[in-house]
Amino acid sequence: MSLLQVCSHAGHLPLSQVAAVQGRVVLADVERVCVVGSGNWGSTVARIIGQNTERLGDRFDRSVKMWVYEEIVDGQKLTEIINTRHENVKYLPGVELPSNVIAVPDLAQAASGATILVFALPHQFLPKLLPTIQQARSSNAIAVSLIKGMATGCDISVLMGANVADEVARGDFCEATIGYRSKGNAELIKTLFEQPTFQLRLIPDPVGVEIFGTLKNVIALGAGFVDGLGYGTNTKAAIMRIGMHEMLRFGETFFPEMMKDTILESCGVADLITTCFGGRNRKCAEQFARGPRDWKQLEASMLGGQKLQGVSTIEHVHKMLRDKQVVGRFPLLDLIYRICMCACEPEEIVRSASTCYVAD
Ligand SMILES: NC(=O)C1=CN([C@@H]2O[C@H](COP(=O)(O)OP(=O)(O)OC[C@H]3O[C@@H](n4cnc5c(N)ncnc54)[C@H](O)[C@@H]3O)[C@@H](O)[C@H]2O)C=CC1
Ligand SMILES: O=C(CO)COP(=O)(O)O
Repeated sequence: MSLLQVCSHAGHLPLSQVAAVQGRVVLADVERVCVVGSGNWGSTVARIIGQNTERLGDRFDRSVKMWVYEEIVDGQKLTEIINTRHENVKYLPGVELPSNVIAVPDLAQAASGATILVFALPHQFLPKLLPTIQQARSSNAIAVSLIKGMATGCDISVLMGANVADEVARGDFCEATIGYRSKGNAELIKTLFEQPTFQLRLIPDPVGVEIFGTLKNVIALGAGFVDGLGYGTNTKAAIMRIGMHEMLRFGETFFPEMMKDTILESCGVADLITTCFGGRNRKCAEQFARGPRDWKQLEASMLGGQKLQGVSTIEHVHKMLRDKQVVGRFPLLDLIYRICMCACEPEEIVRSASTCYVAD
């Protein structure tokens, strides 16, 4: 589902209204950060931001609020565990969080006074949170979305890239892309996130960054299917190439303002590669191809509370294709959709290859 769709589900509250990114021309005296989300990626970026606000001194309030969807883990509230042990034992176990990252269970309290909102949670949970954030946010807040869902018309910066969270959390070198409309705001966001091992490039194409960041989750399902069927890397590379082609075509078809070259950035080809080899979508799709064919069960049994994004995304994407009557131009996306919905066998992804994938 796209962020635009999410926003309209939330009662026509686009993120641009929640956080008036373009409106901000004067920097706040002191930036106060709230990370909305505390899963695998949310906790990882809170860690990076906490380290950076500590280092950057006067420009940023050193404490970083992280909104946590409260749950009980081993008989104790997750927020209490995070605030005392400085570890998110459920979603990022074994990684120390800086003590200036404060877990807050109340969303209004977490967002209150924040001048920078960092959205890092599975997209399905966003709609019901937006009205609360709208009320609590600082009037001059800016926002950056790390949610791998598409946005159109949502006037916020986006940050996506080849960033499997566990690898980022252990400090492996990687890159990410910030897609922006306001360069000043993007530079502020870059300052907040950048580290020697986490390098960011700014691209004036938020739509392209988000489309590629989102669609690669779908192509990774295809990669998982061929893994589950026992094919090798040649077959997977073919699926990835065709997938990249359809990602570009999707952008051209629905968002003509998108810049094609964005696919060469970390949010494009690099994220496609890492997700097709190391991501959760690939992992669950591999098992799906072998059976049982039940996404909810696979998510629950394989991801320890983390969420799968690709399946709900392809449902939404396929509806867009149907509505525009262009399904025939996206044979791979169509096949992945039908396999996900159990309307055809995973084997079809390779069986159809000689006739189906047109390379025009
Ligand atoms: N994990 C990764 O390697 C990366 C993830 N992303 C993207 O970042 C976004 C967030 O992903 P993760 O942090 O990995 O999340 P996750 O998959 O770890 O999701 C679990 C999160 O959802 C929360 N949650 C569960 N039920 C909820 C409810 N009813 N209401 C609100 N929240 C609830 C949990 O508390 C937890 O924080 C996604 O769009 C994902 O595609 C982007 C880059 C890397
Ligand atoms: O987005 C990711 C890496 O950049 C992680 O992808 P998965 O959600 O498939 O794990």
